[in-house]
Amino acid sequence: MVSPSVLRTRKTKAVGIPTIDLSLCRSKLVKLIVKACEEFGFFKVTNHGVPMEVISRLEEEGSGFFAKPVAEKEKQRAGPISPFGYGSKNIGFNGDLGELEYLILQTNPISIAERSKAISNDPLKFSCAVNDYIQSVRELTCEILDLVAEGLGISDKFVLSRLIRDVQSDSVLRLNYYPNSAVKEVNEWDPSTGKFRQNHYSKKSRVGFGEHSDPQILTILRSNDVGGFQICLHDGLWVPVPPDPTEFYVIVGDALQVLTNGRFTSVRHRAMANSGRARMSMGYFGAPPLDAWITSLPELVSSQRPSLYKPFTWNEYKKAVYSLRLGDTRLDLFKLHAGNKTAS
Ligand SMILES: C=C1C[C@]23C[C@@]1(O)CC[C@H]2[C@@]12CC[C@H](O)[C@@](C)(C(=O)O1)[C@H]2[C@@H]3C(=O)O
Ligand SMILES: O=C(O)CCC(=O)C(=O)O
Ligand SMILES: [Fe+2]
Repeated sequence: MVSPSVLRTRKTKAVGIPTIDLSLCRSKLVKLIVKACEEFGFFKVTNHGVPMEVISRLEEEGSGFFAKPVAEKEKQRAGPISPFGYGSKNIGFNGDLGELEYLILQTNPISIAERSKAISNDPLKFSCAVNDYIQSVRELTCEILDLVAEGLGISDKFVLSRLIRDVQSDSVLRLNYYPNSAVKEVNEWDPSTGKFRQNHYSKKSRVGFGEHSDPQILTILRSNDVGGFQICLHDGLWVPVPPDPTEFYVIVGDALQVLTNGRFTSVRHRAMANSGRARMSMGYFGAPPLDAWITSLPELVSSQRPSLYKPFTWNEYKKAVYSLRLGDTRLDLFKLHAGNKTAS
């Protein structure tokens, strides 16, 4: 029997991922960012302003946590009704599985202080590393969202970043750990060359984190130097994204797709776990407060381009997200066109 985490056939394709240098002049930046969000829903940023020291401290704390005995980590288990805390293999509440361990944290400092007591032997060090990272990456998220608003000609330039800066923001920090998948290497004699040849057996395409789009506004993703992350192009082909531990990848989420009335599309992506080395990623998922309304920005709605989605609160959307499977296209529930299902 094939395990649900083993992928069968789909092909991958090499494509240049847009890379945007945030030190460029603003007029160039806004155009490049809008273009990347429209064409890919995804791009890499350089000169992002997040100090390497801040990234390294979180990486060290994350590695320390995942290196703990399972019994220790299990004390932080997520669920059954809350997604926060430690998880292994089970993703969400509806039967999705992946070859990973993870830690999901709320981003408010009170919750982090509370969690850190149980997560680390040095809670202050852990919470400082997490808070500093969140603060820095939140700034980056807000800067990108301000550039997006400007590039789209939105009159209120801070309308997007305000949702993330709100003290009630429902943003999340997630650390993912994909253990080294055991690949058997066998040296076999090759009579045609008269040399030993290294053969790799059981090298299956193991899915670490299955195909999905992120529900939030914007995700800022960083990983160690181990590959595995892939994005899906509109033609359905998967593009492997080279790892770059010093830079960040930016992912358009479902909420930004709605806010831009479909001008940006939330990119589908996944993480494979077949590189033969352990991979760790950290994702900051920028989200609005639970009671915030998610609806197309008025400047992006016209008689030629009517609103594609019915308005909903972030809380309503989250409920839909958690009632569905990882790979489901949840925004379909909120489409406004005749003939389409709408959420009750
Ligand atoms: C199966 C699920 C896990 C997830 C919630 C969901 O029902 C569908 C979306 C998943 C996702 C993807 C992005 C983030 O990693 C995440 C925290 C989120 O907000 O949506 C996860 C959810 C999760 O793992 O709890
Ligand atoms: O680990 C990764 O690189 C991606 C994980 C991801 O897509 C997520 O946590 O939503
Ligand atoms: Fe994701």
